[in-house]
Amino acid sequence: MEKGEAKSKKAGGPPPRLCCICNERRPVLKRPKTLQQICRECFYEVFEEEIHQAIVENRLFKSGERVAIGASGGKDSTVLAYVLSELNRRHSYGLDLFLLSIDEGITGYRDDSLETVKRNELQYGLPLQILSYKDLYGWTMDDIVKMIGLKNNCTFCGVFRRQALDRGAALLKVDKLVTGHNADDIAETVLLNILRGDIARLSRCTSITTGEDGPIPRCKPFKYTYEKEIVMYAYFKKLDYFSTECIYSPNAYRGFAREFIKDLERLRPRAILDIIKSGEDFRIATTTKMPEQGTCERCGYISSQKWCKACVLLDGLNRGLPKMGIGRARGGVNGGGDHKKETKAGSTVKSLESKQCGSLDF
Ligand SMILES: Nc1ncnc2c1ncn2[C@@H]1O[C@H](COP(=O)(O)OP(=O)(O)OP(=O)(O)O)[C@@H](O)[C@H]1O
Repeated sequence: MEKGEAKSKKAGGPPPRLCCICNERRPVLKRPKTLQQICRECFYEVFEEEIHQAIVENRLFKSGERVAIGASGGKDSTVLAYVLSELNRRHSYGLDLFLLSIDEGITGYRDDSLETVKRNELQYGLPLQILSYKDLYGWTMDDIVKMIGLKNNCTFCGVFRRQALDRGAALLKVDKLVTGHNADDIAETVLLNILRGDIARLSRCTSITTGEDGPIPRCKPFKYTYEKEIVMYAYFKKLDYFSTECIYSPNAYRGFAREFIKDLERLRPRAILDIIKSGEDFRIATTTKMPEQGTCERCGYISSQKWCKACVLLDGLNRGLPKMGIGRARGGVNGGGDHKKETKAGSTVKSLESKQCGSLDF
């Protein structure tokens, strides 16, 4: 007899409620997405099945593809590595999976989380590739923060990481890169893009696959997965992940949007999915000029400008002028002196590239 049963028999009360999915076992959690009381087994099943459906319905992969999992050692990418390996086996996706980690060079944070990824490599039997900012750019984030302080460091980190992941994916010769961005992250990015009037990013931030015209398509299998459920899944499955926040990430604006979404979720769990839906349904007016995609004249990476953002930031760092590439472009190679700048095609469009901190592009 289970503990709860004994208690209700003694008290003469009603029998304990059963899991509202299987109607057999006792519920152990209230599902954050639907508020259903369910048992652990049914939770695993709905959690994994929804991710499988997102993969199948959106045709994220083809059999035989090589797929890199952006692995930071945090909860999202750890759960992604675990679930994707499971689904790959269970549903015979036929994927060759790899872990790809970028070492930003943040002492006391990334070095520790990389130890977690190294353990995941053995636990899940997935080959791991690590690339560092130091090797790719000659700078660690520790060096950059020493030079520029805490205010704009997330801009450097986000821009460099995006390119580093592409370079790692090319090294591994993968067909796709998947990241652990979840529904909360996407809803938050929709809000931030609206608040910043960044129409170009707003139009692509809800896509489950992006960058199909770039070097490597990126997919977000957790597009509809709630962060709270990822944490619960990792907890119940006792997955080995690293849970410390980045020591250089003040991210006040993003943090505010995050808190706002959490408040909305408390009042109405569907709010997260509805914000994503709203982001998807925004239509860009045909009169809005979009940047034209080309390649960076310096490194060959995709860019709508003469130089890609990473090269502009790196040039600033190397010349001792780290603020050069930050904020709405002013001066420098990409700069136009005011809020407009020259594109390759010669047309002037509002700057759509820069942001204060964090990555609004996935
Ligand atoms: N250093 C890194 N190396 C490889 N992939 C990364 C790295 N940092 C972030 N990513 C990828 O980008 C996703 C979103 O990163 P973000 O920094 O928003 O972290 P997060 O939401 O805390 O995710 P996680 O819990 O996986 O760290 C991660 O889930 C991961 O797939």
